[in-house]
Amino acid sequence: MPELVFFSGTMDCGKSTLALQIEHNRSARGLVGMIFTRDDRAGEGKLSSRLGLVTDAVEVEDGQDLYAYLVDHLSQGGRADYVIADEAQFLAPEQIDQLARVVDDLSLDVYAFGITTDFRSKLFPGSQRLVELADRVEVLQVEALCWCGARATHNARTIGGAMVVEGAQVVVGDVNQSEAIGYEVLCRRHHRRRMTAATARAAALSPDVLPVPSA
Ligand SMILES: Nc1ncnc2c1ncn2[C@@H]1O[C@H](COP(=O)(O)OP(=O)(O)O)[C@@H](O)[C@H]1O
Ligand SMILES: Cc1cn([C@H]2C[C@H](O)[C@@H](COP(=O)(O)O)O2)c(=O)[nH]c1=O
Repeated sequence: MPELVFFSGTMDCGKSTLALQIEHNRSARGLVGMIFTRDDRAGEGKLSSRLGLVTDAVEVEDGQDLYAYLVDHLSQGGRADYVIADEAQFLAPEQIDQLARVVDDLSLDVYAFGITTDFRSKLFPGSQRLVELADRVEVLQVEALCWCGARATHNARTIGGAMVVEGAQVVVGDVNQSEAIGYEVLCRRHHRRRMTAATARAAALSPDVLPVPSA
């Protein structure tokens, strides 16, 4: 039975790498994928992984009907044996419904990849719809780690290394950006305490916690 599968995890946990591996393994067997993405860091119409791999993809636009796009493609003699949708958190809920229809009415597997929650630990609307509709939600096995060593479960947005909680839900960016707006993955405890690697380092060096020399 074809499935809608949501591969979910924090930023930087290997989602795009897995998407590219699925694509590689299927295309090595002669299958043809329809690859959708939206707002990948590598630019328009790209699906990229931090391991350096990149492939061309269809850039999803606001209001685009993904089911109609596939029907058009197939009816014009195009081929699609399965569908990959990366950065699926950026898709509108209606577009997730369209992907579910691709599974049910066109009998294609759809593999969606995305982060579940934003920097305020609130669900992205597209990810919420995926959780509601997916046949399976798969959490990636290679966990990203918080600076404390615990499994990272949350995404923090940072400016100059400090966590911020105000701002637009969507700001395309990357981890390890110490100066500009960036992101850092944290465990829940440190996300709740807004404690990033930089602020934890600063706190450890603060006079309050330095050992007091004995008189
Ligand atoms: N230099 C490196 N050597 C080995 N693995 C790396 C390197 N850089 C990144 N990675 C791996 O790539 C993962 C990020 O992959 P990516 O597909 O870009 O993540 P996502 O799409 O989930 O944000 C990291 O968690 C790490 O496992
Ligand atoms: C937490 C959070 C992230 N984003 C953006 C930042 C990146 O461009 C993508 C996630 O990409 P990745 O391949 O999973 O690293 O999402 C955002 O716009 N808003 C957020 O709150």
